[in-house]
Amino acid sequence: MAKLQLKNIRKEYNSKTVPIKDLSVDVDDGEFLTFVGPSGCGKSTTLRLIAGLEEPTKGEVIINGETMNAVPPGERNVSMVFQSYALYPHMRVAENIASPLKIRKTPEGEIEQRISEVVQKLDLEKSLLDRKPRQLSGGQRQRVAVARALVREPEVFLLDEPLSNLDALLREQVRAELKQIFKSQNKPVVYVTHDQTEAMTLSTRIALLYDGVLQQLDTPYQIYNYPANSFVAGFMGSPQMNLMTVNCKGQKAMLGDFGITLPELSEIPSQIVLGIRPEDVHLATETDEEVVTGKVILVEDLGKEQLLTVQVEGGTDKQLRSLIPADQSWNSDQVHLALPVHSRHWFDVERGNRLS
Ligand SMILES: Nc1ncnc2c1ncn2[C@@H]1O[C@H](COP(=O)(O)OP(=O)(O)OP(=O)(O)O)[C@@H](O)[C@H]1O
Repeated sequence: MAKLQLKNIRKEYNSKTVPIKDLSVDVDDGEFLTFVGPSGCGKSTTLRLIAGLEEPTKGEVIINGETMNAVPPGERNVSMVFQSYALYPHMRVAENIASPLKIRKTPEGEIEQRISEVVQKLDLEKSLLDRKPRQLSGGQRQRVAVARALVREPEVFLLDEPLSNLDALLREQVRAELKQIFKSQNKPVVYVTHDQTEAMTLSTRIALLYDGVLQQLDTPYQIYNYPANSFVAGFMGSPQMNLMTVNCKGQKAMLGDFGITLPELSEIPSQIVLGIRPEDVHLATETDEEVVTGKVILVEDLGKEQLLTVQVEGGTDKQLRSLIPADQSWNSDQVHLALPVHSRHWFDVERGNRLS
C-alpha cells in the first residue's frame, strides 16, 4: 500500500470552478512526484487538499492507510514548503526552524539536537541562526523553510513552487540540493511547479495536469519520449515540439509538398497531427529519405546551438523548427531537413491522443 493515496478526488468551488475533476494518484516512500501543468490547472489545489487546507468535494486523501478527510491540517503529519517561504518575520531563524517542534511540545534538548542535524544537512551557516528572515537572501530563506519542513520529520513532504522566487542560477543550485536532501528522507515528496525543467530533473514520476484532469502519470523519460497526447507533447520539452495538423494521402502525411510515411494504423484518417522535437529535425545528408525542403525565416542563436524556423515548401501554414549545432552552416533560401522515422510522434486530430 502506498504511503499517500489520492482516491477519485474532485474539488468544486462552485458549479463553474472545478479545479480537480477526478484525480487518483499513489505516492510511495522515496518517491518524488511532481504535479506540473499550466497556470490554473489545479496543482496548488491538489497540494492544499493533501495538506488539509481544502476539503475535497468527493474522494479521499489517505496517508498510511488512514483517511484524512476529517483530520485537521495540524494533525496530518505533513510538512509544506511554500513559494513565499512563509517564515515568521519576528522570529530568529533558529526559532523559525524550531517552531513545528515547539508546537508539538518537543523537549528542548531534542529540539537543539534536531536543529543541529538539519543545519548540517542543509549546509546552513551557524551564524545565520540568530538572524531574522529579512536579513537573509532569497536562497537562504528558502533553505530555512526547507529546514523547518525537515525538522518535523513528517510522513509526507509537500512543496509548492519553492524555487519560483529565486533567480535562474540560484534556482539550479537549490534544485540540485533539494534533490539530494529529499532522496535521503525516504518519504513521499509531492512537488508542484509550472516549470517543466524542474519537473524533469527532480522527479521520479511526473503527473501532468491540464484543466483539472490528469493527462499522464509517468517517469520523466516516458513523458518526454512517449507523450500520451499532443498537449503533453507540447508542454514538456524546450524548445517546444513541432506539432502540425497535416492531410493524409494514401500511406503518406503531406507536409507541404512532401510525403511522410504514416505509421501502421488500422484506419487512415483524413488528417493527423505529426509531432517531432526540434532537436530531432536535422540538416539532411544524402542517405536521408523523405527530406523536407524549405526556406529559413528565423534564426535564434542559443550559444551552443541555433534554432532555425523553416517555412516548408508548398505549405504556407507549415513551419518546422530545427535545433542544430551552432557551427553548422546552411543555405537560407533552401534547407533540406530530415525527420527520422523513430523521432516522429503521431496524434489523432480530434482528441490529440497518441496513435503510435
Ligand atoms: N478559493 C478559491 N475559490 C474559487 N476558485 C479558486 C479558489 N482557489 C483556486 N481557485 C481556482 O481553481 C483553479 C485552480 O487553481 P490552482 O491554484 O490550483 O491552480 P495552479 O495550477 O496551482 O495555478 P498557478 O500555477 O497559477 O498557481 C483556478 O481556476 C483558480 O482560479
